[in-house]
This record gives sequence, C-alpha cells and structure tokens, in this order.
Amino acid sequence: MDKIRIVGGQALTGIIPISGAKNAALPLMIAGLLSEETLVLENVPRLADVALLQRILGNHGVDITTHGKRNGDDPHAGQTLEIDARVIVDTTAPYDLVSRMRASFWVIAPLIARMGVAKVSLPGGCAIGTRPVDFHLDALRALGAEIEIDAGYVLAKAPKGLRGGRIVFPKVSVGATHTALMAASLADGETIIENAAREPEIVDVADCLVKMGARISGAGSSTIHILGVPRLKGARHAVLPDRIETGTYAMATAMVGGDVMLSGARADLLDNALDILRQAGVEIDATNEGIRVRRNGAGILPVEVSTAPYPGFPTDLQAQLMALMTRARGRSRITETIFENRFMHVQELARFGARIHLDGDTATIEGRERLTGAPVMATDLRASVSLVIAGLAAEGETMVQRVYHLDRGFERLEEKLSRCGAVIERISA
Ligand SMILES: CC(=O)N[C@H]1[C@@H](OP(=O)(O)OP(=O)(O)OC[C@H]2O[C@@H](n3ccc(=O)[nH]c3=O)[C@H](O)[C@@H]2O)O[C@H](CO)[C@@H](O)[C@@H]1O
Ligand SMILES: C=C(OP(=O)(O)O)C(=O)O
Repeated sequence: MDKIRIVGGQALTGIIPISGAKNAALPLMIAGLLSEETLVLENVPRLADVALLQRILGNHGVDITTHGKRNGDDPHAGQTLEIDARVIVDTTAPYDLVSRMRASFWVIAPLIARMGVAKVSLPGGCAIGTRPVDFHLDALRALGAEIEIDAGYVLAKAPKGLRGGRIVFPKVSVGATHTALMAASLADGETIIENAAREPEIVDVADCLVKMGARISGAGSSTIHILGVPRLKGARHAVLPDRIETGTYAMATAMVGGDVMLSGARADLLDNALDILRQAGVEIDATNEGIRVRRNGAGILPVEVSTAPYPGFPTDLQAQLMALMTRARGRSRITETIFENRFMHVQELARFGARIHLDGDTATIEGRERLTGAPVMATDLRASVSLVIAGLAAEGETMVQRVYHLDRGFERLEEKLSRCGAVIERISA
C-alpha cells in the first residue's frame, strides 16, 4: 500500500490548479444512464472514485471513452468522458462494487426511471456514520416505485414507469436530492421536491439535465419543480470546480503560511468557508484567475464553527479546519451536525501533539504553535487530507498510511503541493 511522506515546515508559494468536483462528476456520470444519446463530460477529475464508477457503469453496459492525456498540452486540464448508455445490459449493481463507494447507489434512480427495474446493493455504513438510504427509497416510492429489500439488495420496480409526485425530505440530503432529480426528470407529470439540498453540485447536475432536455426549475433553492419528459437527449457539460479541494488547499496555505493562487477556483462556491478563513486571519482575494490565499507572519486566530448543509460550512471541510485550528492562538470549537461519527481524525491529529477534546458532536481545540511529525493512519477521505495539512506544518517527518483514501478525492495531491514548495512524496509499495 502506498504511503505519503512529508517533511513539514515549508511555506507554500505558487499556483495550485483546482480540478473538477468529484461530488459533481459522480452524479453527472450517473446521469449519463438516463439517455440513449451520448453525454460528454469535460473537466472530470482523475480520481479513484471516477475510475470505480466507470467500472460500475461498464457493468450496466455503458460504453465510456476517455480523452485528455495527463501529459498533453495542458497537464492540468481534466479528462473528457463520452458516456454512451444506448444499451443497458444489466440493471443490477452488485455488492462488491456498490459497497466500495456510496455514490454508486445513486444508479438506482436512472435505472428505474429508464428501465422500470433496478436491483442495487445497499451501500452500507462507513467511517463517518451509518448513512442510511431511506430518503432515497421514500423519494422513489413517492414517484410510484415499488421497493423491497431482500438479501442486502434494494429491488425497485415501476413496470408502468414513474409518475410525478410530491417529495418532502425530512432532512437535507445531497444524494437523495440527486436521486429525486434524476428519477423525476423521466417521470410522467410534475414533481415538487421540498427541503431539497442546495449544494452547487445539485445545481451543476440540474444544469446538465436541462441541457439534456429536462424541465427543471428552482435548483439551488429548497424547492425544485420538475416536469418529466419521455426521454432525454445527449449533451456536453463541463464539471464545476471542486470547492472542497479549493477549501482544503486554502487551509493548507493558511496552516503553513505563504501565498498561493488556487487557479480555476470559484469563490462563490464556498463563501462561508472563506469567511471563516478570513476570521482566522487569512487574506483571501477572489480574482478572475481564481482565489489568492495568503498568510504572512501573523498567527492563526481561533474560530467557532458548526457544519451545516449548503450554504453553511461544509462537513467535507471540517477535518481540514480542525487541523488548521490545532495551531491557532487559543481555543476553537467545531461542531459536526451532518454525520454522527466524523471525528476519526481527532485521535490521529493527537499524534502530532494536537490538543483536542471531544464531547458528543463538538470538538474543542487548544491551539499550539508547534506540532511534531508522526506516523499516522488515514481513515476516510477528508480525515486523511487533514493529516497531510498537519504534516505540512509539523516539525520533522510524517508518514501517512492508507493513501488510497486520499486518491478517492484529491487529484495529484503530492504533485500540486510539492510544486508550491512542500516536501511531500508518495512512497509506492
Ligand atoms: C458523493 C457526494 O456527493 N458525497 C457527499 C454527500 O453525501 P451524501 O449524499 O451521502 O450525504 P447526505 O447529504 O445524503 O447526508 C446528510 C445526512 O442525511 C442522512 N441521510 C441521508 C440519506 C438518507 O436516505 N437518510 C439519511 O438519514 C445522512 O446520514 C446524513 O446524516 O453529501 C454529504 C453532505 O454534504 C457530503 O459529506 C458527501 O461528500
Ligand atoms: C464523504 C465523501 O464522499 P462519499 O459521500 O462518497 O463518501 C466526501 O467526498 O467527503
């Protein structure tokens, strides 16, 4: 298994290109299943999750052509995927694939909407919480699907097709909103989704569906209206920039100091997180090129933050902010409201000498100037990058194990950071 070795203490200076968003690319690829015509997606990041979803879609019979060479004219340009789902040979998504990535469960929506039947393995829990799929299933039932659960699989049927309906989510769910949007796009009649997720990735998927001929209004607000159409056509769409990758490198720069341009980043996608960084004493400037992040000399100020659905502070940046606060001048408080168990990084951050006290859903962090490098273990995607951020600031050597978690969501992480002066390398097993 690969490891990442870091020798901390270097400031970051230079340009970090921001990749396409994983959490938009995955549902966009799944949306390709909705049409018999080709969906062309540009700016798709080269990530393990994208490669796994290619395999899962391939299992359904989808043909995916990839363009864009890593060493081509623009080494930072994402890849382009041509997704051809003309023929669907299999409506089953098996356990061994779905259990490896939660978002793969979302294939249930296009499969039942287009084929009238789907058999998809339950995704199961993971290191950040139990993560049930009841909202997804209730949304599909509201559109007329019959659902049974048998031997770990969800069996969904709608032999006469889905029909429009009213879906009221009891709690904001990104994935269930994707499911509802995709299913309703091909249902007969009007669907209203209430308490919909407002994340930019929902808007990106809705924009793509509209290019494919879907009739959707209100994406980005809590109420989305969809008028179903009998079929969707092909389209071309570029994945929006990754706001979580953007926030992660902004926090890395804040952690070690320096001056970094996050090129291609869009400040409007993470206003809340950028405001928190400003409160922490970091200089942030949105420009035409991207977002410039600077911290020179001044220390990091403590903050109080609760995670919340968009436009609140994202849970996917909670671990990274906690790493940053381990060096703040004083006491910070971070409350996690989305997932019940997203604190696996706390015990690993302690290995650097960080002082964090956990009480229920709230972590209190007593900042200290000096961290020391340590061997640490990645437990999930964002937790693992928080360890990289701590390692960049720690004195001496840090070795991050289980790097496959990082490869799920950060494209060329060690290359992007080392080009800005970090001492970081991958040690291949
Ligand atoms: C691939 C992707 O885009 N993943 C993101 C997506 O995950 P995901 O879509 O899985 O997360 P949700 O927004 O659905 O989860 C929000 C909350 O709702 C609960 N819930 C969700 C569905 C359900 O049927 N029942 C239920 O109780 C979850 O356990 C959680 O407590 O949004 C999360 C919250 O912003 C992010 O952390 C993930 O990075
Ligand atoms: C939790 C995440 O992803 P997933 O929902 O795929 O587990 C994430 O992107 O931080």
